[in-house]
Amino acid sequence: MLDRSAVAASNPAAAPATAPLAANGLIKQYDQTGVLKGVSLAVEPGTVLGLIGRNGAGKSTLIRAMLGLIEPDAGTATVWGESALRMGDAVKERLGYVPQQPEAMAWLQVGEMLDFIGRFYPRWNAAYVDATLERWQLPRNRLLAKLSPGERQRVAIIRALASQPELLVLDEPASALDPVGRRELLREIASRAGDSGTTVLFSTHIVSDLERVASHVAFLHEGRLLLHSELDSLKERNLRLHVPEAVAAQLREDVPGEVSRRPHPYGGLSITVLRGEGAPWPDLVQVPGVRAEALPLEDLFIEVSA
Ligand SMILES: Nc1ncnc2c1ncn2[C@@H]1O[C@H](COP(=O)(O)OP(=O)(O)OP(=O)(O)O)[C@@H](O)[C@H]1O
Repeated sequence: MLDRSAVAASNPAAAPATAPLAANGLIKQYDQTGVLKGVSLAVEPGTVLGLIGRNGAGKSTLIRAMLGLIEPDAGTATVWGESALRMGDAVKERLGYVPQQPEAMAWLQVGEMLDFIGRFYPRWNAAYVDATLERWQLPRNRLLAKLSPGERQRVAIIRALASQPELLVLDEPASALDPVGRRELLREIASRAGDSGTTVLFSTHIVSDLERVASHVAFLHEGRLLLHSELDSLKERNLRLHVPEAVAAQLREDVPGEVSRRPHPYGGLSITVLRGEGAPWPDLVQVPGVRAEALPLEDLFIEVSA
């Protein structure tokens, strides 16, 4: 029932080849199971793209393929136009990445690791490191092996941000953080994007985190990208229509932009519509007796993947 034309219309225009990050037709299988089934996605400069999807949707695999950390079976990924699989040092210096499970250099102390990594980055901000370690109460002399998962994630975030990257990629950055840490991180992402124009891609399965900070959203479901849109536009372009039985009986075809259709418990139908960018609402919206309501994003994702 998903109206592919409406969804395609919701995708932002194709990015130039020099987009900070772009995937084109990525396919990846593990054990003969398709994990990425032809994903194309461009992250535009200065945007904060929230990649959302359920557990196992393929978010980490997509991020890793886009950064050249795994080789896709087909398709290409580029970072500022350069093949992700053959990224040079000059491109790597402009990129910050926080993996879902940061691998620490367990035998080093927090401060030693950060000082060591800092030598590879010309724009390393040592003052930011010191201030953030103090604010997050992470002693420089703690062994990385002794950190809790949340503390390890914080150190990985400091490491990525201290290099003052132009492109910041975070894979479920908040998964091990407490609510205060989560909020702080989201604020930091928003301010980096706002003040320095940093381009950000972050994955999450928490819709409220996405709404707090993302300018754009991409919804990945079972290895396919079902939506890619500006967040505000997506909120304005969807409606759930409650259609009384008498009107439903007259409906012969799909409604333009129809995404899903469910029988109403008390008769009639509930139809979710996502109109294309600039497209009008379907005529059904005006029919007497039809009631329309905007959907919370979480519900829209459920309907789109139904
Ligand atoms: N190296 C691997 N070998 C085999 N299967 C893998 C491998 N990496 C990922 N998968 C499988 O691919 C699917 C997608 O995994 P992925 O980690 O990309 O999902 P995700 O959306 O990031 O999930 P989550 O939100 O739980 O982190 C899962 O079914 C996973 O088991």
